[in-house]
Amino acid sequence: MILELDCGNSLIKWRLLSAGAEVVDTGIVDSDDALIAALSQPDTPTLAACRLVSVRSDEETQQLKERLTATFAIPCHQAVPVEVWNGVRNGYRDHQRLGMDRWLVILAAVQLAEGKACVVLDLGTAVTADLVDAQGEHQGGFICPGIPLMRRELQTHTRRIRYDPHWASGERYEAPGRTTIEAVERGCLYMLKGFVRTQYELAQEMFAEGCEVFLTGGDAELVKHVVPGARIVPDMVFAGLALACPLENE
Ligand SMILES: Nc1ncnc2c1ncn2[C@@H]1O[C@H](COP(=O)(O)OP(=O)(O)OP(=O)(O)O)[C@@H](O)[C@H]1O
Ligand SMILES: CC(C)(CO)[C@@H](O)C(=O)NCCC(=O)O
Ligand SMILES: [K+]
Repeated sequence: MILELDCGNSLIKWRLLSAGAEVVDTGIVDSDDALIAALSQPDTPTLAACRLVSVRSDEETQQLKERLTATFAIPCHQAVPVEVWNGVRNGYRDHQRLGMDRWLVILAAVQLAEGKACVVLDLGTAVTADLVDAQGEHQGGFICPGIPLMRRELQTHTRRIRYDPHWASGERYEAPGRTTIEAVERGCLYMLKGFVRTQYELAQEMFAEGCEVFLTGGDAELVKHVVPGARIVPDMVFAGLALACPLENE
């Protein structure tokens, strides 16, 4: 089995792949301890290798890799920044500064776009947009807060916006809110939709010959109607990880 990890700022997403690259198990954990525990269950198949992407600090990532190697006796391959991969060029002035999760969704998007320009939006805790032309030149991108961060900022910096976000998860209607929870949740959703619409408009301006729009991340479903023809691709980070980090026994 190959263990795949997407180490985000708040959570670690993991998957187990069979030799035939079939996903046999997945999970989401909030700490290294919880990850080790989840993978130490009696029914967990034997691990052969790990590949991972991390946007955490080098120290934190190194620590996790060492722990996995020590616990399961497996090599850990980490996706590292490169300036060019298979004709796709990182557009950052310093390519090492581009978040690795962004780079991986860019690689996955270019592959799916099959020669067309593309914009890929990853809607999670933070939201990122990246634009790539038909020649595979990454034009750069944008970062803004996602719904969880917008909600938290409002709660942190006001005195009278107080509610348990737990109760907000079902609140996705678009009529003007008549309670605080409705007003905030619907307002944040409009922010997200507005961002996505603006990215689409920008991509149309930049890529007159047409472009593909890809949506991924936990909140992709919420904005899919904003862009006609947008393709929701779950697990784009993992798709890119497989491209950037092929393993011998695959
Ligand atoms: N089952 C789920 N678990 C967690 N979040 C979910 C789920 N379904 C939808 N979401 C939404 O997805 C968003 C988080 O998306 P995602 O998991 O892509 O985050 P991320 O940015 O990768 O996280 P990290 O901060 O760990 O990098 C949240 O806004 C949450 O509302
Ligand atoms: C923007 C996030 C937090 C999204 O996960 C991540 O890609 C990151 O930490 N990026 C580094 C900064 C940058 O991409 O410019
Ligand atoms: K992410």
